[in-house]
Parts: sequence; C-alpha cells; structure tokens
Amino acid sequence: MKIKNCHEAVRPLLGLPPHHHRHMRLQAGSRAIFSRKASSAVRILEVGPRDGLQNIRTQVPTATKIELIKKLAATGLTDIEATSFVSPKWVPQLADGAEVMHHILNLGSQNDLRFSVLAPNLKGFENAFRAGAKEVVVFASATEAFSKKNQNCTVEQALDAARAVVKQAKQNNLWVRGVVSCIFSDPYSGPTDPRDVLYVVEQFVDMGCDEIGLGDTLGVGTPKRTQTLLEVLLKAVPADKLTGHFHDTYGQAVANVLRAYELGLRTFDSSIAGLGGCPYAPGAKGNAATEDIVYAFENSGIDTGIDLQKLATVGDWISRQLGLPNNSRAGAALVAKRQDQEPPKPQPTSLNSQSVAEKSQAKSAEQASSRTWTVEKQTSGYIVSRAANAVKITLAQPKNGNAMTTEMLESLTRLFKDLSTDRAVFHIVLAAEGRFFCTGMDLTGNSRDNSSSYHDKIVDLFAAIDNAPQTVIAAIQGPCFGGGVGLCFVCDVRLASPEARWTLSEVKLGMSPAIISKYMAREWGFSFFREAMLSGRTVTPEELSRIGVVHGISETKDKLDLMVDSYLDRLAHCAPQAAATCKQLVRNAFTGPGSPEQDKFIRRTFDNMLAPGSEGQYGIQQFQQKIKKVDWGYFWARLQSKL
Ligand SMILES: CC(C)(COP(=O)([O-])OP(=O)([O-])OC[C@H]1O[C@@H](n2cnc3c(N)ncnc32)[C@H](O)[C@@H]1OP(=O)([O-])[O-])[C@@H](O)C(=O)NCCC(=O)NCCSC(=O)C[C@@](C)(O)CC(=O)[O-]
Repeated sequence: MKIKNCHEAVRPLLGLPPHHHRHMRLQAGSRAIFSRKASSAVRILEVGPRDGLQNIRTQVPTATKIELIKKLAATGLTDIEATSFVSPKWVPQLADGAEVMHHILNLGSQNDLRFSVLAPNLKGFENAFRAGAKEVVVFASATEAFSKKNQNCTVEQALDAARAVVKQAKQNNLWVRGVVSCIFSDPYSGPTDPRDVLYVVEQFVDMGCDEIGLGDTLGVGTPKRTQTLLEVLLKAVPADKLTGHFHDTYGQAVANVLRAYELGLRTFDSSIAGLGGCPYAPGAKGNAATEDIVYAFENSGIDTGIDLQKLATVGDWISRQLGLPNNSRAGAALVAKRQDQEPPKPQPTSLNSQSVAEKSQAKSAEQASSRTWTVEKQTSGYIVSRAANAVKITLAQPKNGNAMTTEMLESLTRLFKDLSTDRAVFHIVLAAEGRFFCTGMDLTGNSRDNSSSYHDKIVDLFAAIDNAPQTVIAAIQGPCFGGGVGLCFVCDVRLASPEARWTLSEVKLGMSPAIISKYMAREWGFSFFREAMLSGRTVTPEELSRIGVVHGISETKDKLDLMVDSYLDRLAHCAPQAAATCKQLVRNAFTGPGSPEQDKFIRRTFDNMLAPGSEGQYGIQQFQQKIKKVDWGYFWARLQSKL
C-alpha cells in the first residue's frame, strides 16, 4: 500500500501520521458549483456523446453526434461532455472532436449550455483550446495496474500530465474537472483502497481542479461501498466539489447515485440511453442512463430541470440511429407506454383503395415521421446514407437522367452485394436526385464497347437487388425509361411521387426490354406488361396503384421522403430474416411453382421457423408477453453484441 498525501481528519482513521494539509483552502475554493444551475436541486452531466460513444463499437457519423448534442441540449440538460481530444490512434471514434465543437459552440453561447471535453495531456489541451473548449476534463486512475494498462503510465505520471493541463487551463480561465477512475475496483489488481482514491482526489484539488469526478469504471459499486468511500472522502473534501460517475454493470448505478445524493453530492454523470460499455467488464451495460437517473430524482421530488419525456425520445432516437438496444429501463418504458397510447400510425396507401379518410391519414403519415439520414459515402454516381437499420442509395447523376453507365452498374452491384452480408442493415431505399429516376440503358454508347459485358452488368445488378435479403424500397421521384422502369420493379416496394412516370420506350428505339422482362412480367402481370411494352406508352402512378404494384403515392414530390420514412417505421416491426425468407418464397413461386425445390424450401422454412434462438421463437415469446410491436433492431443488436 502506498502511503500518500491524506487529509488530516482521515489520516488517524487510516492509521497514518498527521502532516500539513490544505483543508481550509479546499473549502474556500469549493464555492458555488450550484450557481451554475441554481434552479435545479441536482446537476446532471451528460456524458453520452463522449464517454458513451467512445465505448461502443459502432463508428458514429459526425453529423449524428452533432444532432445528438443538439437534441440533448433541447431537453434542458445544460452540462454535456461533448467529445475528446486524445490521439485518434487511441480513440478513433472521437477523431472528429474539433468538427463537433465547431458545430455546437454557438449553441453554448445562446443558452446556458456548457460543453466539456476530455483533454488528458498538453497536446490534447492545445487542440481542445483551439477548438474553443471552455471546460476540460483530465483523469487519473486511483490504482497503478489500471493506470499502466489504460494510460501506459504510473498514477504519478498521469497526475503530472494532468497537472500540466490544469496549469494551462487555469492560465486561460477554463473550468477543469479531474476524474478518478477505478474508485471501487481495478480490473487487474482487485478492490481499490479508499486511501488511494483520496490521494488522487486531493492531488486534483491541489492542482486546481474545480471539481472531481469519482468514476466507478467497472460498475461494481453498491450503495454500501459508495457510502464507505464517501465517508472517507467527505472528511477531506466538500461534497459540492465531488461528482459521481457510476456504471450500471450490476444494475446498481441509480441506487449508488441516490446514496451519494443522501450523503451530499449534487452532481452526477450519466449517459443517454445508458450508451457506452465497459471494455474491462465483458457484457456489461454502460454508464448510468440519464433517463433512469432523471426518472428517479423527478419521482422523488428532486428537480433536475430536465424534460424527462423529451429525454426518453432522444434516448429512443439515438438507440435507433446506432441500431443498439436502449439500455435505459425508464427511457424504454416511457417510449413503450407512449406508443401504446398513441393511435396506430397510418401507413401510405395506394390510391385504388383510398377513401377520403384514408387520404387524410396518408397525409398525416407523411407528416408523422422524419429520420436523420447520415451520409456515409459519396461517389460520382450515387450517395449512400444511413438511418438506424436502413441504408439509402440516392442515384446522383442528374446530367444523364441517372442512366445506367457501366461504372454505375458495377459499383451498385458491389454495394448491394456488400450490403447483403451486413446484418445491421434491414432495409434499403433506392432513391434518385434530379428530374428523372433513371433513364435506363446508357444510350451515349460509352458504356457498350462490349455488349455482352454490358448485358452481364445489368443482369448482375438486377440479380443483386432481387436477391438482397433486405426489403428494398424504390422511392421514385420522377419519370423512368426502359431499364429504369425495370430498376423500380426489381425492388420489393414502390413509393412514388405524383410526378413519377414509367415508359417502356425500348420498342420505339428498335429494341425490347429483354433483361428486365423477367422482373416486369412478374410484377406487372403478363397482360399489362405486354400492352405497355408493345405501345411504349407512358404509364401513370394512378394506373400502377390500381393494379397494386405501386404501394404509395405521396401528396407532392417534396413529401416523398417523409412517406419513405413513415414506411420504414412500419417495417421496423417486421423481422428482417423472416422478410428475407418471404422474398425467397415469392421468387420460388414465380420461377418454379409446384416444383420439388419449392416444396423443399417451404418445408425447411416451416421447420426452422421456431428453432431455439430464432426470430420466430422470439416473436412468439413477445406475443405471449403481450408486446404488440416487437423491436427487431433490439433483437438483432442483442444477438450481435451477445449482451
Ligand atoms: C429522358 C428524355 C425523355 C429527356 O428528354 P429531354 O427533356 O428532351 O432532355 P434530353 O433528351 O436533352 O436529355 C437530357 C440529358 O440526359 C441525357 N440522357 C437522357 N437519357 C439518357 C440515356 N438513356 N443515356 C444516356 N444519356 C441520357 C441526354 O443525352 C441529355 O444529355 P446532354 O445532351 O444534355 O449531355 C430523353 O432524353 C430520352 O428519351 N432519353 C432516352 C430514354 C430511353 O428511351 N431509355 C431506354 C433505354 S433502352 C434500355 O434501357 C434497354 C434495356 C435495359 O431495357 C434493355 C433490356 O432490358 O434488355
């Protein structure tokens, strides 16, 4: 055991000799953290955008991080740990810290918002300061083993690095929080001695930190352990200098927060939807969920200044964006309760069966849902964006009406093949920019030096879309010609704007829709297809809606995106693997009706449907538990993360 600088009052308790101390100065310096949020009884420090996102495997797009921070700020949260300034080699997830700060700083100046950032060394501090940070966080472990593994240095070296940052920060009038990790236990060396925690806390106070966070890195704290530690610390350090940062590994986070509150602490870190994890405790949940803590305080008559309903919405939103389970019990329950009370969302309806009432429902469906699509990739031919379990591919070559060039065919085929093995993608939307959805075969001649290979490329793309396990939705904003018509109808669902049109123009060019005929006959039916193909006439959305092959027409072109989002909301309750099987059943029914292969597939599907661990088994369990809308994103995220 190290004998360290311990407070006078505690030293005898710990069997240590007295020595000089700065207790009086501590108390004098501990003023008024609460002046920052005078109206609330407790201060909740949201760490999801930093600590939460850093500890999950998913690489989160910068735009989603910015949006998350904006949404959190709109709930009444005033303290948000926004990002980190550490080497991107260590923490690639937060390499975009400067960009995030750039987009959120103006929020802080408008309201009473404070954004803190992690800056554990001078280099990080310089970058954080350059990015406009006004509050920085430094940290050190209370234990040597964790310090060496996590920071590759001793506790003293970590404190020296922190000291250098604090000195710079104070010279520039920045607020500093020092965080002590492993307050209860170290994953490598076992339980932590409270004296070691006290030592680091005192060092932080001594170097000038404005407050000190107590981090239960492993989440092994219990109310009793919390009390024991705080009884030691509070003899040396005023309660308003300390903040609690509890992890929920054993479901004790809220209990620990409440015990710490009873002992005088008034500031607590937490993470929206319990985002995060603990790399040192396999399978562990992440931080205390902000919704859970706010629920506990608000329902105990302790004001947090935060709108719990809005908070639950944000937790639900970010969980969906990341395709992860919502780890907040309170958040998930509040959202489920709200959904249960809401009237069912109207779905886009084809016009053939639309009554006046249905039309107005479809209109409100278009207004009901809007998701944030985050761009992941941009090529010269298309843009790929993602929202939760859906990927949107937007054709973006309006100059040639999104004609099917060789490059486009090859690259889209690769994309669809890659997506077919991505278990996190349940739905694909194929959309387009410009006047036309797709003008079909590239008629410039540039793409057809070798017509056999061009043929193969079209065949490959259509097969890749048709065989994709995901439900593919064509969002058709404008006219389609030839192969472009085929592109819509190889997709599983068609949602169209009133400006969409379909022209099988091949016959007028002296050609025929050979490759696409396979899909067109299946979807339009022989008679309708034959007439449209022979006449080369323009077919309208109303006609196709009447025969049931266009599944929704938006009120205006602008509202097509909302209709797509609303349709995706509906698909969120459909099991993705079952959906892939449904697609195969249709393919078999078309290519080999009555064949032994069809019967075999049907038999196999039925036999596997309720196997242990299957979607079917889970769906039936949920039904028996009276859960009407199964969250399949949660089911698959849980399977994949083996939580
Ligand atoms: C779309 C309208 C009505 C607009 O007609 P418009 O409004 O008068 O505009 P435009 O004709 O000036 O077109 C705008 C630009 O888009 C280009 N463009 C337009 N279409 C294509 C195309 N396919 N390939 C390459 N470029 C195309 C066109 O060349 C022009 O480029 P610019 O001159 O400004 O540089 C007119 O351009 C048009 O009729 N285009 C041809 C549409 C057509 O008939 N497509 C069917 C192709 S055959 C096919 O797809 C065969 C296949 C695949 O089905 C066979 C099989 O299945 O086996």
